[in-house]
Amino acid sequence: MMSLFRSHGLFLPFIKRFPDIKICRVKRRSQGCMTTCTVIRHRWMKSSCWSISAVREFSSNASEKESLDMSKFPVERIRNFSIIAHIDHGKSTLADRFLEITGAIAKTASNKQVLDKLQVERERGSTVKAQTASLFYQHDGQTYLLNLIDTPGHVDFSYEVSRSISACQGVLLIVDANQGIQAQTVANFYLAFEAQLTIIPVINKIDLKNADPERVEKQIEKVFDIPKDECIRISAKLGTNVDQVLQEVVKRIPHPTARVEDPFKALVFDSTFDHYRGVVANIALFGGHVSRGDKIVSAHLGKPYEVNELVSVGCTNLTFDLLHFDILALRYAGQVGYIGDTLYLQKQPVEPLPGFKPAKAMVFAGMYPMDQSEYTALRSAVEKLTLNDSNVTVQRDSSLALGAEWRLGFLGLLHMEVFNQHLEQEYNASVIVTALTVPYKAVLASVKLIKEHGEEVITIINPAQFPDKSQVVEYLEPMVMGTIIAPDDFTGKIMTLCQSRRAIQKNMFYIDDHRVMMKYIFPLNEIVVDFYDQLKSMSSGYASFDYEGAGYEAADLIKMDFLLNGRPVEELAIIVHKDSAYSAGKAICERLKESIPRQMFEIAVQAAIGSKIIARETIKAYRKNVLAKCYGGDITRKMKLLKKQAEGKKKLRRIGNIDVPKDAFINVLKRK
Ligand SMILES: Nc1nc2c(ncn2[C@@H]2O[C@H](COP(=O)(O)OP(=O)(O)OP(=O)(O)O)[C@@H](O)[C@H]2O)c(=O)[nH]1
Repeated sequence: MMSLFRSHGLFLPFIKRFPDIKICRVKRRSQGCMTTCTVIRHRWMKSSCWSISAVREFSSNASEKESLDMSKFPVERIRNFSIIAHIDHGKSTLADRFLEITGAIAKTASNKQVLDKLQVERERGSTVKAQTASLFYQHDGQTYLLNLIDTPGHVDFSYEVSRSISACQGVLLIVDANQGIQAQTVANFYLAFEAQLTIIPVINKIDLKNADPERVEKQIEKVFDIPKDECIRISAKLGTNVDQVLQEVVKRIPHPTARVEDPFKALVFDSTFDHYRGVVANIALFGGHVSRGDKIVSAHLGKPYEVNELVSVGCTNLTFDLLHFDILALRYAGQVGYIGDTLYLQKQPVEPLPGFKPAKAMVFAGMYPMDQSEYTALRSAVEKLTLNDSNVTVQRDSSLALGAEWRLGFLGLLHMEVFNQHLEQEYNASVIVTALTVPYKAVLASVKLIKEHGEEVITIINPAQFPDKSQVVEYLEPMVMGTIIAPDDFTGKIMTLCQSRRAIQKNMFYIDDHRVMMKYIFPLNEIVVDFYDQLKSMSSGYASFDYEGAGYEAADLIKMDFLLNGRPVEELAIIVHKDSAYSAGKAICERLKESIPRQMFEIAVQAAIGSKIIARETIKAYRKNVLAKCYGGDITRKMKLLKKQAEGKKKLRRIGNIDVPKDAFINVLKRK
């Protein structure tokens, strides 16, 4: 492998960010022929390389193994579509069947949610990141190119859905034949409807004993105004009628209108970080084509870059993962490949595409290493992970008590948990996550503070920066419009739950004879941690919930501190509504008492507002002697027990001389 530094304009922003990368050119064997591509090597990349150029890859079925020149593929025979649905209604399973039918993967019993490739996805059994695949499909004697995007179903990832559909002309709206329309079905339908896409309703799981496709068709007609004869009944699991879905995709979804003769115009709609390939941005072409050596411009930065290499990679059956549209490598927030950015040829400027509204973080939490000596490793892990997940916002922060940390913004609690899981599993990083907060606002009264901040209204994402009441005109809290769908047996219980969360009902109607859809305005803080869990458990799993931002409203907020033996614990500080302060303080003290292991001395757990203590619990002294039951002299057994105890300690955060389990900071916020 020949390696040489090249200070190419395209790479400069990235090189600045990661000074220890090298750019090299390598020869790469692909489908038996050697192609040269430019790669970046980084000292943390163990093997292989990543192409950093406009790379064209697409899958091929058995009959079309050779690379194709996409600029010659007739646009009339291309279909771009997303699969959208409520969580677990069968999107990924349907994608498996599509991959099999088109020969992209061999048909085997082990094909289960093949597009869910991330470890967290496989462990949780749900999609957290939209995935793309390109398939060749024979219809009426002609080959069609079907570009599909499998999207996540959970509300925290709905931003992935809206970005994905911006690259499509149609969607398959999957609805479970047993569960019927659920809250995310409604939310996803409106995303596609507002984008004016063709919507094909697909009723899945008709093989289930309790399937009632007729009822679901009626719901679809009533709620979405789609005639029921447009619905396709399938079983993605058994493959029933799946081919019919592909035929309808070809017939009903219009082809893209992009023309090869037009100036090159592309929207960066997603990006991923791959340990071997590096950063890959997915672009949707809105016109023209791009070639090696072309000078392209990122509308976001207004800077020209050269497309270094254009590589056509003939694909084997197993490499369907990157096979979608044209793929242009390199992305770092604010750099080329910035999601929502438009790329065009320098010699043919075009109007930038509208792009995307930035994802709005719903919850913020501080994150810092268990041990400050691990800070550099954690920084590198966080940087790589945010390349894969542009929905996470990152701000550096530091505090006297915690040292260097980050304030990370997430789209919800699940999003945050998934991010942490990635950190622990892929980067072996052990972190403490502080109590989370929603983005509150304060209208400042103090002229001094306004000058300091340069604005009158500030957003507070860290309780430590909560301004005192004497310095503000008012505090504002974020609100959301929540949609709940549930069988009417549970209406009363759900209403009581919503009232206890300071919610105001806006609407309620029947979507069929037994199911109600309710709309409530909630303070975001009331639903973000544990509302969904409570709703699910009180409705025996039948209720579903989705929400979207609904602006800000004035609120009486206060900052509450928690003290262990008189010492404030910064990780635990929260901002709460005045009306719930006492009950929240009491409940959190009780939960802290349960989650902090008893130690050799007594611990006072207190909740305080300013200098006033509003709740207190006491953890009695205790010493756990792990060797107590270990009679005799079996030294190996003793060593094992002591090692286990030491490992357990790694999960503890030492505050003063008190050990607190590292997950306590989030868990104590969950109401029972
Ligand atoms: N009986 C039956 N089960 C199905 C069918 N399709 C999917 N499933 C099952 O439903 C569960 C969820 O399927 P997925 O394909 O992961 O659903 P999804 O919509 O991609 O889920 P998320 O990515 O989490 O939103 C899995 O256990 C599937 O095996 C079907 O046609 N019949």
